[in-house]
Amino acid sequence: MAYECITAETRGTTGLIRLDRPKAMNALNARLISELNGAVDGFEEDPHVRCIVITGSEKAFAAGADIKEMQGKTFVQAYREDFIAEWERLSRARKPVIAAVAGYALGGGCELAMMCDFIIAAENAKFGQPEITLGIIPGAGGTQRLIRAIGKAKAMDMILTGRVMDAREAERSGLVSRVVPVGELVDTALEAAERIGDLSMPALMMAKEAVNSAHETTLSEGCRLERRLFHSLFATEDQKEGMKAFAEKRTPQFRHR
Ligand SMILES: CC(C)(O)CC(=O)SCCNC(=O)CCNC(=O)[C@H](O)C(C)(C)COP(=O)(O)OP(=O)(O)OC[C@H]1O[C@@H](n2cnc3c(N)ncnc32)[C@H](O)[C@@H]1OP(=O)(O)O
Repeated sequence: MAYECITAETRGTTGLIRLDRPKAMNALNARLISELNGAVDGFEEDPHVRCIVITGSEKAFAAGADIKEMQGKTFVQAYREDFIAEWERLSRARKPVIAAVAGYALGGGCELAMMCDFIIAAENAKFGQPEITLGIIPGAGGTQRLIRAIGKAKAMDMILTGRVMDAREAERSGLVSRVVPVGELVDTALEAAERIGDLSMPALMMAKEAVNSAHETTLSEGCRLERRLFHSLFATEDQKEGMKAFAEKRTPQFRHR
């Protein structure tokens, strides 16, 4: 497929998606979101891909929704087309997804990064939900995911003031898992993805399902789901191989079944 606003390629067992609208700081227009969703669909269906990495440029992961594209929308248009609903595709990915963020991740850019399973940030990364400065509020999950990631005090501070958080503050706050030099960002994310790719796909998918359920359910229901998923992994060849390999002091050869 020919893309205009992203590039997508396979590196080993990783599907690498790069947001690519350099003149507009990777602002997220309808075309980019549709291409991103198509690439995610393709990697989800590809049995050779076991992890997805999403990145942008050194200047910007994404500076949010394309303000010029959305500025003329009326309420009725936004409501009838359920504007932004299609952005949520990424949050339904069943394979692991890593966001590799350098530069600006603002508004929808920050929201997109938070839909990923974890965020690796470059030292120059800047996160923020500046929608309030435009007379709107976050619309792609920012009010819900930011509070879960960094707690109410900081989430309110960022959403009500529109201030930007640098990479170190984001790491201290729990928004990002690690911070690396800009030049090492993509390789670090690809290394993490390849490491994930060597592991058992059913176990990875169930781990993701169990962790994500923590945000959707009670502690006892979440623990029950976790236990059932844990039990079901004893039906996989990979569990037998993983434990046999441990006992035989060798590296397991998972077959993802
Ligand atoms: C998804 C929702 C519902 O939650 C809503 C949103 O996401 S709303 C959008 C939230 N994002 C923002 O408000 C950030 C807007 N951008 C900026 O504040 C700045 O551009 C910057 C801080 C990211 C970078 O500043 P600077 O280095 O000074 O570069 P600029 O000259 O401002 O930008 C270069 C070029 O990119 C265009 N641009 C940047 N961001 C957007 C955007 N979000 N939408 C459309 N276009 C954007 C900017 O207009 C410049 O282009 P030209 O005007 O020079 O052609």
